[in-house]
Amino acid sequence: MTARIHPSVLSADFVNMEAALRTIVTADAVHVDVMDNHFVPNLTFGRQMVERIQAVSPIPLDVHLMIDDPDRWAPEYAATGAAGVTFHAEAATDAVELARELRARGAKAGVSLKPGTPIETIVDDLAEFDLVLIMTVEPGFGGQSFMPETMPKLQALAHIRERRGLAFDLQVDGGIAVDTIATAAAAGADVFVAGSAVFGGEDPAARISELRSLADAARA
Ligand SMILES: O=C(CO)[C@@H](O)[C@H](O)COP(=O)(O)O
Ligand SMILES: [Fe+2]
Repeated sequence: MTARIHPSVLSADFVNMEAALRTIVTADAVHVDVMDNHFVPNLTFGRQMVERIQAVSPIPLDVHLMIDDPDRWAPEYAATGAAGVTFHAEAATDAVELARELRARGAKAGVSLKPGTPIETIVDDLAEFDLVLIMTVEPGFGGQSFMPETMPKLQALAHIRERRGLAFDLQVDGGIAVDTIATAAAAGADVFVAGSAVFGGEDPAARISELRSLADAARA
């Protein structure tokens, strides 16, 4: 399967969101970062905004929840019709139960690990998730530098996935750009979130295809 590119609207103009969405119609999904100023030291928006993005977006939504108590709140995001909802393992009380709840509501269930969180946190429960997000920066802000030291976690999960015959997607998020995407692709990632690399340039559509080609070449 070709590499999938999910532009993050964290780097888009929040007051011209609909126009921003029209520039990324060739992407595979739109990545929507929800931050609560508690789990991370930054605040974006909540369910109401996600519902509006869902209503006007021509492509599916990949919601990344950087919030406390996802056990309580994540199912509400699945109810917006988002294709996927990803919560942080560090914040969840019962990640397996929550993943089951998200799937029951028709969303793909994703679990995310901060750079310092070991894969052992989730390794026994991988069959419960549709996606594992390996954060390649500390969550909270766009425009940070890619952390290559997170690659061994990606390689280990790719290896386990193959050995166990599992089908979850491996997503990377943070500092993904033309000079870093090949490293993440070679380590086993299939889904690539890119905020500043896509919205910071002149031509988001051209950047999306460039990133996809670079990832495909590195995976081949
Ligand atoms: O979840 C996050 C940040 O916590 C991201 O999705 C960022 O939006 C990625 O931005 P870039 O590093 O690609 O600029
Ligand atoms: Fe994100």
